[in-house]
Amino acid sequence: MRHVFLINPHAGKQDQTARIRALADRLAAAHNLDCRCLLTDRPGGAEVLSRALAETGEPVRIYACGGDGTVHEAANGIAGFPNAAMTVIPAGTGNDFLKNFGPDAAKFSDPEHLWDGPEFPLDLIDCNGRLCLTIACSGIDARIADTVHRYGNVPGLSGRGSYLLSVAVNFLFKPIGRRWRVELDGEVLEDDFALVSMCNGRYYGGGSMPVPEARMDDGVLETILVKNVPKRTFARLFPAYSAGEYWKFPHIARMVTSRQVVITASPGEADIVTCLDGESLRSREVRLVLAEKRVNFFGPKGCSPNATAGFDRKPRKRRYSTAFLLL
Ligand SMILES: Nc1ncnc2c1ncn2[C@@H]1O[C@H](COP(=O)(O)OP(=O)(O)OP(=O)(O)O)[C@@H](O)[C@H]1O
Repeated sequence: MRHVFLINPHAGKQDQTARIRALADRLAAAHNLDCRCLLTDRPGGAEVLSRALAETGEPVRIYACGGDGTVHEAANGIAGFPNAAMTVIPAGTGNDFLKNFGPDAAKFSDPEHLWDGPEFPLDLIDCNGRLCLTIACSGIDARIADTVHRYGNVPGLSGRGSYLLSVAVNFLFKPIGRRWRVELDGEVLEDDFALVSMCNGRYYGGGSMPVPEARMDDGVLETILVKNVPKRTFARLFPAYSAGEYWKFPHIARMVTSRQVVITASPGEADIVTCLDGESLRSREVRLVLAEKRVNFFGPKGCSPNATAGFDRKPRKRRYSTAFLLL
């Protein structure tokens, strides 16, 4: 078994390559393991490297060392390969994916807890052929995340500064709603939407948790649809949305468990911006389906990706509330 540490030197606030190399060396020496470190050399590099490792057919354990973007790339690289499994050593800015593991998230920082940890499959979201581990969101939240990334390269602008600038550009100076056709299995909706987020995991955007009952291995994807509302209303309701209290505003938000969701931009409408684990995608049509148990994951003994999952507040097969339909 090979243990490969894929390090993104551009993740997080400072390069953690030296720290991770030291962890890998210590692990190899302590347990006589075949450990090696590979550095990503460009965006998308973790996907290329992890796929190449999986394609050898040899058993391999991959440690994605970075943030959610690096985890996303590694998952896309090894998905569907039975000989490959992945885990995460957090070295990014947000590392929202690991929040799904609750208090055990802290153990992922030390590979001593990981190298012989149990392996289990996770579901993924297939979005136009790209795979997403946690949340695939389209709409205002995705546009803000997309511009945060772009302003992140502006010299002299801090992380907080780029976030505030992005909110200003997308929220204050542009309409939040977009005219979309949304197909939920057979049901078709044509409306102005603020956002449509499909959840496999529970966290994004630095800790927002739109659907607490989303579990990463239950073969069910929860999708929350939020209609366009006046900006003041959106700002007032956003804290409840982020806390998973979508059920508090049934006249605006609806949660469904459709197996397939297709979002199509209406004629004249801009391309849809979709954010997959923090990585952006632009398209006229977004097709979201379950990729069941597609990636092998390993973690500390006893850990669960559903550690912080909440109970079902609403029946899973719930259709539109009457209030929503009347809007
Ligand atoms: N060698 C490289 N040069 C430039 N960019 C890279 C390189 N390797 C990876 N990347 C890109 O760095 C980006 C950021 O990585 P990542 O998301 O892992 O860290 P982060 O943004 O700090 O953390 P988080 O997403 O958890 O907030 C990814 O989009 C990835 O494609």
